[in-house]
Amino acid sequence: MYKLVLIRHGESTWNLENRFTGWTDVDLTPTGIEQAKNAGRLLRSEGWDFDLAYTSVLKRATRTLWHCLDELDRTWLPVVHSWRLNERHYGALQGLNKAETAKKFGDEQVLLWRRSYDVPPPALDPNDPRCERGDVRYAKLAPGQVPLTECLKDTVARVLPFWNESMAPAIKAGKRLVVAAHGNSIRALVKYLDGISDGDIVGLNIPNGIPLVYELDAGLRPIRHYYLGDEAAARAAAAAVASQGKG
Ligand SMILES: O=C(O)[C@@H](CO)OP(=O)(O)O
Repeated sequence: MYKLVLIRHGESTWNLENRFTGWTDVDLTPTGIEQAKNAGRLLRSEGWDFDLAYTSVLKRATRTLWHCLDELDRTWLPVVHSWRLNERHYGALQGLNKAETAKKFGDEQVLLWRRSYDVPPPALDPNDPRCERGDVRYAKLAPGQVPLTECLKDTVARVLPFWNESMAPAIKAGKRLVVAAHGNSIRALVKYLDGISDGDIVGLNIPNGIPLVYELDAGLRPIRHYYLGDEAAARAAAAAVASQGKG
C-alpha cells in the first residue's frame, strides 16, 4: 500500500480578506504560517516521513511546504515545483471580494463559478494588468497554456498529465510524497482519484493546512482517505470554506 499526503496551503492574505485569488501570488498570514507549522508538527508527532515534495509555483503553497518540512527536519528534501499544481485560475474574479460578488451576482452564480465542474468564471482580458502571461515563471509555456480563466474541468486537464507523468511514477517507485497545493488543484486530484461525479464535486471543500492522507493500492486506486488530527475540526473548517462565497 502507498500513502500520499496532500496539504492545502495555510491561510493567505486574500483568504483573510475573502478575495478570489487564483494565480495571484499572495503570501501567507501569520495564522497561515502557524497552520503550516502545525501540519508539520502533526506529521512529525505521528511519525510520518517523506522522500520527495511537490508544490506549485505560488508562494502560499511553497512557503506552506517549507514550514512543514522545517518542522519535520526535512528542509533538504528535493522539491518539485510545477505550475500544473497552481490554484485554479479565477479569471476576471481575481482580486474581487467573494461575499460582495455574491451580493452582486447572487449566491447561486458564485457557487457555480466556485464549485461547478464546467462553468468558468468570466475570462481576464489578456491586456489586463492582472494577466500572468508576462510573468517569467510561465515563460516556457505556450501562450495559450497560461489561462485567462479556468473551470475545475480545465484544472483537472492540466493537473492530470502531471500526476500521470511525474507524481504517480514517483509513488510507484516507492517515494513517499508530500504535496502542498491549493483548494482547487487538490479538488481536481481528489475528483480523479476518488472518481467523484461532476455533480458531487460541487460539495467538496478543502480546509487550509490540514494534512489529507490517501492510502492507495498497487494500482494507485484509493483504499481510504482521512484528515490527520481532529476530523470534526477539519469538517468544520471545510464548511467554513464553503460559506465564503455567500453574500
Ligand atoms: O480564491 C481562490 O483562489 C480559492 C482558494 O482560496 O477560493 P475558492 O475556495 O473560492 O475556490
